[in-house]
Amino acid sequence: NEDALARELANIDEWGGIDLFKIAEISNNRPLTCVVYHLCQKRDMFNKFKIAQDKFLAYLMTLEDHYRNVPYHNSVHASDVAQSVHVLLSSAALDSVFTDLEVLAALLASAMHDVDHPGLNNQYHCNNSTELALMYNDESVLENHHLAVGFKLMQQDYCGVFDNFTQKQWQSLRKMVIDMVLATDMSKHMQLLSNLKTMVETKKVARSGVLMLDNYTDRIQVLQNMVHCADLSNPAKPIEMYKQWNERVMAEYWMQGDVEREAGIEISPMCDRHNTSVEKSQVMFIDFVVHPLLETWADLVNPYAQEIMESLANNREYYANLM
Ligand SMILES: CC(=O)CCCOc1nc(Oc2ccc3c(c2)CO[B-]3(O)O)c(Cl)cc1C#N
Ligand SMILES: [Mg+2]
Ligand SMILES: [Zn+2]
Repeated sequence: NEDALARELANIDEWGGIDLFKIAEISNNRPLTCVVYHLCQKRDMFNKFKIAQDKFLAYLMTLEDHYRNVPYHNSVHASDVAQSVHVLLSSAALDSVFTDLEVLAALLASAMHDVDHPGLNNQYHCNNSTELALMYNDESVLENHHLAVGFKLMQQDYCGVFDNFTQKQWQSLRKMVIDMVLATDMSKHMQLLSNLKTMVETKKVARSGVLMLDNYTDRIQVLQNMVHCADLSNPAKPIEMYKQWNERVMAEYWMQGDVEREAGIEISPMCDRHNTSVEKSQVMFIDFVVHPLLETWADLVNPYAQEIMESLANNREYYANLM
């Protein structure tokens, strides 16, 4: 099924161009390894950074093994975020804006951004002072954990992916990955969005039409928002895929609600299977969170995200009509 896989990966450069669920099936549940390895090959990362391909493959497989079999936050979601970041990075407005190291950092951040997600959100961990909440003092609990696991796995010598990196390269890559994954914490959403809006208002565009980002703060803010957009991009994908993502996330939220109900504690928003309107939740999530974010991103890379906005509008109508 190598060529079946190759066929499925053919449209990897297009938004919604590949079906990650099908790739999961034909890859024996290794969508993350397949997608990220293929993207790094396509972007010639192994040559650019003298990365041992066998070690990179071993790292990706170990990373994928540490994603749990929860309905939504499994490795299919991570592979979807990686592919979405790949497409957003390829926007003409960002042509040769980012260095190879920044691109590698964005792909790596996407790959590890939810690793070992327990299917219980930050609110649950903080409300119950779980081991993780105690470990991270209620601050971006899951996101700190995803990073710790993602980097810990690299220490194993057979996963020594960045052995050929200079200390400077390694420290830069590590800092960018940390900054991007921590920015996927929804409690940072409003801050991230307001930074992005400010960037749009003050954006400097070269004559060629590409964005000019001349300091780390601006560069990392665009990368953080890119990964965040990819993380929240389900409602802007082809409707059949969006519906599947929605079923999965609701299954995961309702499992959390069941745990909370059993424990006699307050059921988190959208987690009560006996009292959630799936359609209403999605319309509100789109109107209050996803649309404002993607619309601002579209302004930043204007006019190169119109298709994403159209897809989002159509999908919003689909659920609004079912309310
Ligand atoms: C069908 C969908 O669109 C599902 C996207 C996730 O659905 C939500 N996600 C929300 O917040 C997070 C967004 C990203 C992530 C997490 C939580 C934890 O890990 B993650 O990085 O994947 C909130 Cl607040 C609401 C919804 C809704 N509906
Ligand atoms: Mg997350
Ligand atoms: Zn995620």
